[in-house]
Amino acid sequence: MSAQRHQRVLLKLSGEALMGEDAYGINRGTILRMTEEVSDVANLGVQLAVVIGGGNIFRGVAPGAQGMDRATADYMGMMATVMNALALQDALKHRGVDARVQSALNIEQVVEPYIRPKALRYLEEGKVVIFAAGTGNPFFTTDTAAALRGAEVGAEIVLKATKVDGIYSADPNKDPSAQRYSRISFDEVIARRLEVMDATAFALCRDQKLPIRVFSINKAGALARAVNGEDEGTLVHV
Ligand SMILES: Nc1ncnc2c1ncn2[C@@H]1O[C@H](COP(=O)(O)OP(=O)(O)OP(=O)(O)O)[C@@H](O)[C@H]1O
Ligand SMILES: O=c1ccn([C@@H]2O[C@H](COP(=O)(O)O)[C@@H](O)[C@H]2O)c(=O)[nH]1
Repeated sequence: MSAQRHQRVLLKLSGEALMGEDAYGINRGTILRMTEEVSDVANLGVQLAVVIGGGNIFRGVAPGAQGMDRATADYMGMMATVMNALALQDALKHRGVDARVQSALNIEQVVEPYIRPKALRYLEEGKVVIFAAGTGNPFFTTDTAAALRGAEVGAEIVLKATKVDGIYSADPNKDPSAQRYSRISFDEVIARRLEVMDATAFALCRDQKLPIRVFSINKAGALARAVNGEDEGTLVHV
């Protein structure tokens, strides 16, 4: 059976991967390379909604956040994703791709608020929509925001572009003997507690019958192959 290109996808971009080889922050070479891949896919006419993480900035300030109230630290983490979203929008603009940022937290002088019908209209107009500030709630992650926004905009799949090239039987950064799955069901990934995404995100996608593909952000052409429905990384299915 030949692979079929997805028409509308939710792309979760790793915040932590944005720092490249740096200790924290946004590495210019890395964001330019990421943007090239994203714009190639947008130029194919695929409707692209993006959720970006905040690990590259937030983990940099995390030592100072030690002992801090959890919800306060989480709001700081969400603000970090707004910075990444603005950087991504700017980098896309330089490649001629029209992108809009919508934030789950209200900071209207900086970005427009999340309004679902408006986001849907942007997607139909061929604009990339970048969802910032996660779900807008502490105690969640941007993976859960990706599942939530993916379901809300009717994406066909959540594409998680991260630092590993798929889901393994154990964390491959800790266990070199871990084996990569090409496909795995939601029930199995949850039962085996495979932690590449949090359980809330997996459960939401499972309930909404929204498949997830996990692949490496650092592998050239992997995003295009994932968008084309090819066998890239790991597919999590119902
Ligand atoms: N079974 C597993 N298979 C693959 N990766 C795993 C597994 N268990 C844990 N991991 C870890 O999950 C990490 C990816 O998730 P993580 O939430 O850290 O990144 P991200 O979501 O891409 O970044 P950010 O939170 O900054 O957006 C990998 O780098 C890997 O070390
Ligand atoms: O809905 C959300 C999303 C994120 N956060 C906080 O932001 C940081 C960064 O997000 P990552 O998913 O780790 O990239 C996260 O650690 C949380 O502290 C949140 O509270 N709610």
